[in-house]
Amino acid sequence: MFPLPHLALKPREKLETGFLLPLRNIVLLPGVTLPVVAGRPRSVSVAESVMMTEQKQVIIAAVRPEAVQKLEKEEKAEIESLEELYPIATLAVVHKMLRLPVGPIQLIIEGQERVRIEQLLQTEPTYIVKFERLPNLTVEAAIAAGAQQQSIQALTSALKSLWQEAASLNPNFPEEVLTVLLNIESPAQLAYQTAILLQQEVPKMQTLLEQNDLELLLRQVLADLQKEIEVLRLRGEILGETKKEIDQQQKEFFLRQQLKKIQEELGEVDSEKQEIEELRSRLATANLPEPAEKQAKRELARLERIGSASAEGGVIRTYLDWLLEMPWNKTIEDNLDLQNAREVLDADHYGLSKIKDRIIEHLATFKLKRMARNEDTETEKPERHDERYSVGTVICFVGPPGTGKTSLGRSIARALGRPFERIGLGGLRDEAELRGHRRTYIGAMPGRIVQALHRAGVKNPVIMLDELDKIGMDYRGDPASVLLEILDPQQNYSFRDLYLDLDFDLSQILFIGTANDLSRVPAPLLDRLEIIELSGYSEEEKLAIAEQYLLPRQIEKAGLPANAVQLSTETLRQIIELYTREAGVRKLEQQLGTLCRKVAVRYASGETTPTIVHPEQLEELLGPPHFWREEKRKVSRPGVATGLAWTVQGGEILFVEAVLLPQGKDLTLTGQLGEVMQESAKLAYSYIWSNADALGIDVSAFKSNGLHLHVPAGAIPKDGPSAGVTMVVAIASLLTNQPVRTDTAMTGEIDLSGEVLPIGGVREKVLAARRAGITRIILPKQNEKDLAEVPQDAREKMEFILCDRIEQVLENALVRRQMNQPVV
Ligand SMILES: Nc1ncnc2c1ncn2[C@@H]1O[C@H](COP(=O)(O)OP(=O)(O)OP(=O)(O)O)[C@@H](O)[C@H]1O
Repeated sequence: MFPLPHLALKPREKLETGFLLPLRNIVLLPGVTLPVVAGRPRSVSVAESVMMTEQKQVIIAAVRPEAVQKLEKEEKAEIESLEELYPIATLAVVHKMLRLPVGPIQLIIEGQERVRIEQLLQTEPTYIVKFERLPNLTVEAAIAAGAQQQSIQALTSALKSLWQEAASLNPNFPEEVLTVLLNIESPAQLAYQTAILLQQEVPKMQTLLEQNDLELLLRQVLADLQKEIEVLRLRGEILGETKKEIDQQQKEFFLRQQLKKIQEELGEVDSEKQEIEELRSRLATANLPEPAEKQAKRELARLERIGSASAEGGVIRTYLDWLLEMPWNKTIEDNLDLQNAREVLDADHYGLSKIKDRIIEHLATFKLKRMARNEDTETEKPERHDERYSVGTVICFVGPPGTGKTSLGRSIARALGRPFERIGLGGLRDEAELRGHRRTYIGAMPGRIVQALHRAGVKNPVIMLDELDKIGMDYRGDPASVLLEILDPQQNYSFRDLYLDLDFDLSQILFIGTANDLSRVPAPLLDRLEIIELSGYSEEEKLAIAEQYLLPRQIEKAGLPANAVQLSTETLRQIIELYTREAGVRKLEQQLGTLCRKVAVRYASGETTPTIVHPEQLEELLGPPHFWREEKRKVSRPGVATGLAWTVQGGEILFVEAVLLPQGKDLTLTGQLGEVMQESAKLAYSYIWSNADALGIDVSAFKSNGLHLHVPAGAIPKDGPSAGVTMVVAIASLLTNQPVRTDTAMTGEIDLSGEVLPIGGVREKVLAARRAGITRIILPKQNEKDLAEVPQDAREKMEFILCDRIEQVLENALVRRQMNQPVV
């Protein structure tokens, strides 16, 4: 038997000794009576010891939540130190102890006053602490400490009236509790009871217990109660609205039933019944595959039950429409005459002979596989998706905008006699766009593939997947993986759209892809594609396309007779040069469209003589030119050289500018150059420094000045090694004070020994130079073979200088003159 501590019997002394019962998840407030459970060995021991004392008093302290977590993690039952407890606790009296035959002891305890625990004297077998009593929160004490009596009164009565409001908002609130609350006289008691009824978390309750200022205590619980009332009010509103909705639905249902009865009595036709009948007869003749038919029947039965006037009925109706209108078994017979295909391609497109050849080859394979399948189906009925009959790859046109990718796809469809549908993939990030949304979503729709098939009305259209290089990916899924599934003959015969929720056979669709930039097409997709590259057109090709295709088409579109607009070759040339600067012919077509519409206005107002457009009239009809020949002017000072670049838009010319800085010794680079391009700049700089003598350059320029190399336009990122040659020329031009020839552009990679290495995109670069009015091009010798790709007119009108050493480049690029001779 352990010695009994002397409990709370010495009011003269400040510190007293008492038993401690630590509680998890409970804060006991003064004046509040609670049942608690003592199950752990030390708590049982405390309970038993307390019951042996006369006053039956015990200190109740809450265990800190972080200590509770730690104890649980470490699987410990008992606390061991004061740090694990909140030091402000409550002195309580045990009214009753209930000991059951099995299980823990139950105690009924009532909080009496607040105390501060000073020391944990003993932990085993019972907890014993030293504590100090804290002053009670009475009105008198509060007034003595400076509080206003009126404000305490006002807060107390506000609290009571809020309780009345809370009770009125909650029909389950017991009336006796409200009566008790309204009759509490002590403001502190009212506050503590409020806190208990609001059932707040331990830390929050503990702050209330620790509050020494009565007025603040009242304000805190008042705010909490107000919040609770707000929640009650909102809940009431929400419940009210939902109920109203349900009532409305029920009312509609009964009214509809009544209407049906009345109509039956009057012998009138029920419009809903009629609708169901109509759907049923459509279903009977739709010839759906078995799973689709089953699904349709199930949904029809549901519609009959629910009625189509309800919201749910509307959803089912739309779904049934989609199901019945899909071309499950409808195909169109192909025209596989290759001669006809060639004629159609020629009729729609100028030139592009190699590309047309590739298309015809693809169609030939397609035809042979089809014939093989047709023969075999007569004998062995192979699976639709049998490997032997799949064309395998999907053709994909890659090239700058406006070079005819989409229109070639359209021509293929026309040649085969199939409908053509285009699916733009630009900016697509959500898998659901392709695969559809489940019907459980509000406003759900099938994906774009199913929509395209629905529009086409047959299951074997030509579908163009436009801009394969612009698909994205994010948390909504990976559209590229859906595309893979769509294009894979092993999978696409049973493509599942989430809206239809049925398999659809996509294997008979002829897919064609397009992209501007091959490097951005996801790699797994690339494996499935047979790439056909289109490049930009030369000026002569553009002239021919405009004369033979674009202008007649635009004249017809504007509703004019065939000869209404006549353009001389010179006029067309000026439109190409001054109003468009592009690899393709999209803008050219737009400008011709604008011109035709202007003429259409004249025609419509009665001037019906054919309009011959001369170059001088262009400004009046199309506005001021969009481009000038400013490039030539710019390159006339030493330190500026014209380079050639390849971009997704086609070729472009770019300038490399070099200036000496008065101070520093380093190389400064600007113009958003990529890593490879920065390396080219460093190579150029090092090459010139190390060969300064041979090039006739004063080395002191390097020693005492910094060099700044800039490639406008600074906001456009640029990269690649092919500007190496241009950078050497720009630096050499600056340091020898010899300008670069204004009619010359160059491209080529360099190495430290001064070799000129080959580059890519020759055709596009040459065409870009030609568009910019350049007549001489310096190219790496190893690129000579690529000149065969350059259109003949450009080849004839331009001079090509092929170099394998940088000295040859400098020799041909710089305007040789004596030092100090004025710049030409
Ligand atoms: N060789 C050509 N002969 C006749 N018309 C052409 C030729 N090339 C392009 N066009 C016409 O130019 C216009 C633009 O072509 P299209 O829309 O096919 O470009 P695109 O390559 O698909 O461009 P984008 O990459 O922007 O989709 C069309 O009206 C097309 O008929």
